[in-house]
Amino acid sequence: MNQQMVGIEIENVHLSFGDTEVLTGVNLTIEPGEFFAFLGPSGSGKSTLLRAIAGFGPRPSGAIRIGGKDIVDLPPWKRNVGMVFQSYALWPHLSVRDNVAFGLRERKMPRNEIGPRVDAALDLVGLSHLADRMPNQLSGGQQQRIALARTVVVEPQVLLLDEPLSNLDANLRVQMRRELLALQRKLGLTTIFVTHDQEEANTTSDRMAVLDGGVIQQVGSPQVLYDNPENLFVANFLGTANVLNGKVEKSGDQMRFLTSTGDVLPVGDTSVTSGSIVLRPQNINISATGGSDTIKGKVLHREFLGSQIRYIVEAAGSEIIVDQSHAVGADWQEIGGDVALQINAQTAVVIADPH
Ligand SMILES: Nc1ncnc2c1ncn2[C@@H]1O[C@H](COP(=O)(O)OP(=O)(O)OP(=O)(O)O)[C@@H](O)[C@H]1O
Repeated sequence: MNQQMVGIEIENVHLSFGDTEVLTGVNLTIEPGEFFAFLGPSGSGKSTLLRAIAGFGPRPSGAIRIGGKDIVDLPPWKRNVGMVFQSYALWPHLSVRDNVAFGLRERKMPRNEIGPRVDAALDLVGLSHLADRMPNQLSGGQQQRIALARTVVVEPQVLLLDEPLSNLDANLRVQMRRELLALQRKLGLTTIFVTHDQEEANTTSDRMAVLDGGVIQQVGSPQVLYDNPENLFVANFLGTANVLNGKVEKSGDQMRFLTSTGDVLPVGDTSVTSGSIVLRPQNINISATGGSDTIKGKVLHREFLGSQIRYIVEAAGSEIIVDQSHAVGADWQEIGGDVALQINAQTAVVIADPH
């Protein structure tokens, strides 16, 4: 496939089911060829936004442009998008080959062109040898690959994936997400992937949007969102976060965070004066002896997780989670022991109180 790659622009999109507004002013630009994830908890509006792009569900207000063209008033089949559903939605009475050919026949493609196109799509997902099977003779992973082949065979400009891997077991999900990404790269298809699974979004997407309550909370690469969350929802949704309240003070040319319990933590340059400090467990160092820029605590629990040891430490009026990487011969802190926690100022994120 060598179509021109297209971008997607979503501008001030509102969408309601009856009196309930589910999307409340979504603005988003997805670059041509990007693998983009919508990540958020159940009910956050991910599927509703994806379906609005596909042309399913109530008509949204605002604009949705694909390749610069507003498609809000076009029916789904004229939008040049292909969608893969969680349920695969294969036709049970049609063979694999006929399932993949279905969309081409609907488009009245000449018979002699359909065969080679179907063969190429099956080849792309590595399932040419199963062309004559029926869907119920396939494993879940194979059905999902056929659903993909059936979608890309019509050469859409945009691929929309609604939790496509969630019916697969854990090992297969990991394998399939790699295959999905490889296929997307090969075809250069602008792709949106809806998932509530953070790891799935992190491992596949170039960038992602974290949604909550029908509102995009933050957009960026997985790493930027994890390291620099802009609000507490994103901080807490993307992995474990220790959150302490307090205010920022300047001491000489150093910034410091004074917690409400009077503990002092170093922070990098920030314009925030009062709010929360977010500390990721692996960015805190634990030791038996104090030193500069440390706070004192007591070990409440210790869990051996294999590659890491997780401590729950009572400190700064809170229970702070600390992860230390584990190597053979590494020192362990004892449960009940007094410890010092050290924070690298550059890894601490300060978030202003919401207005
Ligand atoms: N057809 C509908 N009629 C009424 N309300 C709906 C309909 N579809 C979705 N909603 C509501 O819209 C909100 C967003 O739902 P949506 O399915 O987009 O969330 P989601 O983030 O995709 O969640 P999930 O991961 O559970 O699929 C929810 O509060 C849901 O109850």
